[in-house]
Amino acid sequence: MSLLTVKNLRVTFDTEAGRVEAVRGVSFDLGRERLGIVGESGSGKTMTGRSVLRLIRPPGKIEADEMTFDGIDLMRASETQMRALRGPRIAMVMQDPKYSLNPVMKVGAQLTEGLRQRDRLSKPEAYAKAIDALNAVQIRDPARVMEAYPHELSGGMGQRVMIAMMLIPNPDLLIADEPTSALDVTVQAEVLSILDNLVKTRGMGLIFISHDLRLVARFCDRVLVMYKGKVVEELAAKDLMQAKHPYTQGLLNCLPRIGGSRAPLPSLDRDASWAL
Ligand SMILES: Nc1ncnc2c1ncn2[C@@H]1O[C@H](COP(=O)(O)OP(=O)(O)OP(=O)(O)O)[C@@H](O)[C@H]1O
Repeated sequence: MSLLTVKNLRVTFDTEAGRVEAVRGVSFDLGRERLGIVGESGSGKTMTGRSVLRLIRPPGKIEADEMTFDGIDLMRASETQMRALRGPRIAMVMQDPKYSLNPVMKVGAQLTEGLRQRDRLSKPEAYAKAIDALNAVQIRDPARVMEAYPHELSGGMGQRVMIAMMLIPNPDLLIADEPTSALDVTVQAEVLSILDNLVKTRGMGLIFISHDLRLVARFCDRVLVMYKGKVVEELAAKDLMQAKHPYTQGLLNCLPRIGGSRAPLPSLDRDASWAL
């Protein structure tokens, strides 16, 4: 059974300069698998991810023929129901831990807060669970990290703490929006393999939003390629590097090559018909 069904999702912004159609009829189904969303900047990837959580600020407006998560109609759910889903059942990891971690609260206090309040665990129980979560994201010295403030952590460490925090309530779906682009390549690979492992061992669904076609080809099962608010191609991640659609080929041609020439990256060819 599919975990998430999205049919004909549209996100529009009515601005003084006119109507912006950020997402124009996106449909997909997600099981307990890893779905990548790729596309240029502004193609609507982030808006698609945020729509699932109904986290689009006004004047943005979400419409869909259907948006169902585990049998729950997300379009009709009340704000109270949505709040109960966000975090415990559908978690979102953002690019920069700065926006998810509280700068004036020690990591340990942030990790245990929900466990104490929502799950009503005792202090030692919550502490033990938080330590387990830090271990799960391969933080070697969890007791020390619990005592740290977010600014005392490196970028990679901050990302891991954020992922640990998102995973404590055991969500069914994780939406990761460019989760590693602020990190260097080695740390990126480490963070991704942690995510990958968690998806496999916990049977979560993952929506992985990224500019990086190589990463998506490696870490996902299926890929949606977006252009100007539409899905122009949906394919198995293993076929991404040999994609036939000219837009996807254009994105592939823009990938910097290791040891390649320093010639400027080619600009993308665009065909008006892809956006129709
Ligand atoms: N508040 C807003 N008012 C008007 N248009 C907006 C607003 N927020 C986003 N948009 C438009 O929505 C479109 C899609 O944006 P989105 O952030 O989803 O793209 P993206 O593919 O995630 O890009 P990036 O890779 O740069 O994050 C953009 O064209 C943007 O201009």
